[in-house]
Amino acid sequence: MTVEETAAPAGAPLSDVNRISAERITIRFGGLTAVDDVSFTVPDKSVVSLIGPNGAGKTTFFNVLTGLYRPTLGRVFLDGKDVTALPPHRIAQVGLARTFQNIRLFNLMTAEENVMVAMHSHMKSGIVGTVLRTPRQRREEREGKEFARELLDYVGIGKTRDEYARNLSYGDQRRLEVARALALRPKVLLLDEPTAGMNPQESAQFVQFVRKVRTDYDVSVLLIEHDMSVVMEVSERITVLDRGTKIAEGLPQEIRENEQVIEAYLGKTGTEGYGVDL
Ligand SMILES: Nc1ncnc2c1ncn2[C@@H]1O[C@H](COP(=O)(O)OP(=O)(O)OP(=O)(O)O)[C@@H](O)[C@H]1O
Repeated sequence: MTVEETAAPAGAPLSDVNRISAERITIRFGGLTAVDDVSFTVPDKSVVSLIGPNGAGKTTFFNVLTGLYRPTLGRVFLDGKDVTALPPHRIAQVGLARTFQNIRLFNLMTAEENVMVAMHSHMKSGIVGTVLRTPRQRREEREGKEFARELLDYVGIGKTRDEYARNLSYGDQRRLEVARALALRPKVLLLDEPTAGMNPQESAQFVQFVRKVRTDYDVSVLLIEHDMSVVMEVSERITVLDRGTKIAEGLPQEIRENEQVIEAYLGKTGTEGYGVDL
């Protein structure tokens, strides 16, 4: 199966089926409204991005989707199931896996062990099976190891599977994070600033990689990303937050030309040239 066969052509309508549906989310921290009445969807097999200037509320919104924060108002559905009140590990089990802005790996475990740890929440044999080493548990472990190796090969770091995570290069650690997220067999993959620290060539490769992952592992991808060239290239839909509110949503070309979006970026100081990159 090639990417071209399954990726939606530019401008093609996205699926009506939503993997994530966040309805009228508001989050207040004391007197500050960090996210104000934002609704948002991630359609099946789509690549969508959430962007906005510093302090717009992106991370806060991400934290609601992943269960780290409970919204003051509103609800989050994952595959139609209300997950608003679930803790992060339960939401991960339902089908939402993420990577982190600051890489979070188990540094003193090997690459392979990092992936296998992620799988354990999905294994069925439970504590009794683990202690007694039942046939079912042994089979699950063997299959888990095979899948971990497949994923490490897939993200291109199969040769480093026995290295400690902390000894991997920065780029390989980012790949390992993706492998670990895929180990959960997610329906939605959330990538938080995945190209941070990459050079332009690596970022361009990353765009191809995201498309391939979407197709090969049948996931929807949600990105928070500061690199506008990546956002414009990879996204099928972009949602823009500014000071907690949704100010625009649409195709990359629409977002690029949206006056309110341009104003939100250009109107800020210290936003490292977002405006000119739009
Ligand atoms: N736990 C918290 N307690 C209080 N205020 C918070 C908390 N988390 C975020 N905020 C505030 O909410 C607002 C939105 O912050 P958030 O980090 O979500 O923005 P962002 O769009 O992710 O910004 P950046 O691009 O800089 O990461 C900011 O004013 C921030 O200071």
